[in-house]
Amino acid sequence: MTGLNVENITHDWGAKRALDAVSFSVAPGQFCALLGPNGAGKSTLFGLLTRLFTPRTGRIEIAGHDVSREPLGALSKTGVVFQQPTLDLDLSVWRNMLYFAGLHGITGRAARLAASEALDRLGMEERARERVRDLNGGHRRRLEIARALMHRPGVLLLDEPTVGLDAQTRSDLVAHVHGLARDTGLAVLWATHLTDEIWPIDQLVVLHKGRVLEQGEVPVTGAALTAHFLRLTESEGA
Ligand SMILES: Nc1ncnc2c1ncn2[C@@H]1O[C@H](COP(=O)(O)OP(=O)(O)OP(=O)(O)O)[C@@H](O)[C@H]1O
Repeated sequence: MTGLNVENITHDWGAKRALDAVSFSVAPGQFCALLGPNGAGKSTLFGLLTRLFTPRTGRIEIAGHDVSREPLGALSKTGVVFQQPTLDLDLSVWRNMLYFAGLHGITGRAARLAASEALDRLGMEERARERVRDLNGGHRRRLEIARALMHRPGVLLLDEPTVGLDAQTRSDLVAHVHGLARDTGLAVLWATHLTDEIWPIDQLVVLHKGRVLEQGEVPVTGAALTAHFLRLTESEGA
């Protein structure tokens, strides 16, 4: 299938089971919130999705490519925004974009076009000449998302992308990425531990201690979702 398909993934760090038979799917155009407290296994899962390491068992498919058997095909369809920013602060927004395009083998006119389109999609085009060091946290994150879209992936992975942002900036970023899923058909996996980043139309995967406790449509929103999430994770032990 297209989008993201995770099937029965298990991963151990030494004696510690970080992921235990995790399965879920994200269809094109869908925003899926991967909700889990610290230590749930979200970053471990992102490492497996981006092939930083390989799972002990199971299968991951990205835009129809098996990540283990066709890693290049899978990675060419994956956009990633890691938890830690990886921008060059002393280069301009535009230079950061072109540098990254080069890493994907996109050069010359094609790179300029891809950079300009992606910046435009994130409302960042008028900042192209600014130095990244002069941008605020929200614009830096938007730049990272624009950069992750330049090679036109089918799946966008974001690992707690709002860490360190204030409430208004967080909510703007969440809205931007929902718009991307809706308007461009991207399958989005958004890892978070904050229930207010989840919209009623989203898909939800609740991860705790490496296991999926719940998945499907968002059952409730707002404070009720926070209470629901706490009940779920507390009944499984803190
Ligand atoms: N490189 C590693 N070596 C050993 N154990 C690890 C490693 N990375 C993660 N772990 C352990 O695996 C479990 C899952 O951690 P992970 O970082 O994937 O969770 P997380 O949901 O991303 O948490 P956080 O929100 O704190 O980043 C934790 O118990 C963690 O201590």
